[in-house]
Amino acid sequence: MIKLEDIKKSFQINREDFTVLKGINLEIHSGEFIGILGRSGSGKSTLLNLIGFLDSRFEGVYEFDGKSTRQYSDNELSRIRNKNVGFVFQNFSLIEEMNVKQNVELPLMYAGLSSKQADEEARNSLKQVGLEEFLGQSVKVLSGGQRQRVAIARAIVNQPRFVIADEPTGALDSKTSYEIMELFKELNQKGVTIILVTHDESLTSYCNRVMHLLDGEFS
Ligand SMILES: Nc1ncnc2c1ncn2[C@@H]1O[C@H](COP(=O)(O)OP(=O)(O)OP(=O)(O)O)[C@@H](O)[C@H]1O
Repeated sequence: MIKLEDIKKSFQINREDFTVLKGINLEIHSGEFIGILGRSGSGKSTLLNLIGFLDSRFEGVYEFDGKSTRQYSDNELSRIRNKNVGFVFQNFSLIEEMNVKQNVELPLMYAGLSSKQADEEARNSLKQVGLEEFLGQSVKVLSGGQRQRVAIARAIVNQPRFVIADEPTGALDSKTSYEIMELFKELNQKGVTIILVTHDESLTSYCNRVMHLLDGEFS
């Protein structure tokens, strides 16, 4: 599904090139639960932005389903992202002014679904994360674990090909972290490909494969 070949990415800092990714080769197959581990600053977020079609300025080749992403315009890449990728972040990134269902419906609105279809899909997605009772609840009153469940429901509502989870348990206590990881495990068993990024070694037991990123390279 995903094939990265000799990916390099640099940033200019004070007119000097600073290389963050130094030739990444990675293949991710449908159905995998892959872990990318690395210390702060090793390039994890930079790599995720690229895999999630958020950043197309890099050297090397990114093939998605056998086609180089270079052939797509920015608009096409946005559409591919909306259809194929779900994002889950450490800080949940929910919209505080919206209730639970509205947050989950957001990607469907971008995808152009009718409100009736969106309502149906959001309910289905919230059921999968065990929050069907919380539909009309303001997200402001939810616990960290519940917030992350809403974020996961939002990430899977489009039935994406893969979910990128960037330190999804970083802001949660150990019991809640366990529950969230069990939820990812369940989703993976239903066929959702998971790309987990973390610096927490203990989460690697959930992964079928673990890659270690060190200073922009897999070690
Ligand atoms: N837009 C940018 N401009 C300049 N430098 C950047 C930019 N984004 C990232 N960097 C640098 O690239 C390096 C890797 O950053 P990245 O965020 O990918 O690391 P990370 O492994 O995700 O770290 P963390 O775990 O702290 O999020 C860091 O040194 C960072 O300062």
